[in-house]
Amino acid sequence: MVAHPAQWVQDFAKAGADMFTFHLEAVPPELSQLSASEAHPEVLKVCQAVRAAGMHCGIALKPATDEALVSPYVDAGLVDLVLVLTVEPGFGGQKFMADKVGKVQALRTRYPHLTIEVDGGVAPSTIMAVAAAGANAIVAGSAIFGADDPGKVIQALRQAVDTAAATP
Ligand SMILES: O=C(CO)[C@H](O)[C@H](O)COP(=O)(O)O
Repeated sequence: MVAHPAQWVQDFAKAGADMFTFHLEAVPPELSQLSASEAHPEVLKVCQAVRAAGMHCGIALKPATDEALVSPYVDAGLVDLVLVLTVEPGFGGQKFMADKVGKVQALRTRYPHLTIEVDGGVAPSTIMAVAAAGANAIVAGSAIFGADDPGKVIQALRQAVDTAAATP
């Protein structure tokens, strides 16, 4: 996570990034100033700057942040991806927070075509819950880099997501 994401948009675009995902909590307004029904101008500005720089726009949410707070920006068509953190951001190897899977489910129900990414503690033992809830992009660190056969783990994670997506 970086503070004040707006100041990095141009640098990332110039460096060739095609996706810029920022933490909602890192944009200057306090979380308490954000609403699920009305877009906050500072967050809007970041989304618009990302798009104007030619990148896809993602919004990441810490575990305690209400997923409904992304709605004004998703509904405005400014967001390509929502990233649901299932650990506190900062470092790998933490325990998966199973109680955050409901946030994924709520987003998928409201947004059938949105890319919903999950990051934190995702492994073969936790992927089924994540995939069944509707996540279609996965970040996995220690489960892959700590595996004897990383390719096999990646394959298992992919397969769980593909199977869940194909299940009505
Ligand atoms: O730093 C992170 C989140 O801020 C890592 O991306 C995340 O925790 C993935 O690592 P792991 O799969 O080991 O949980």
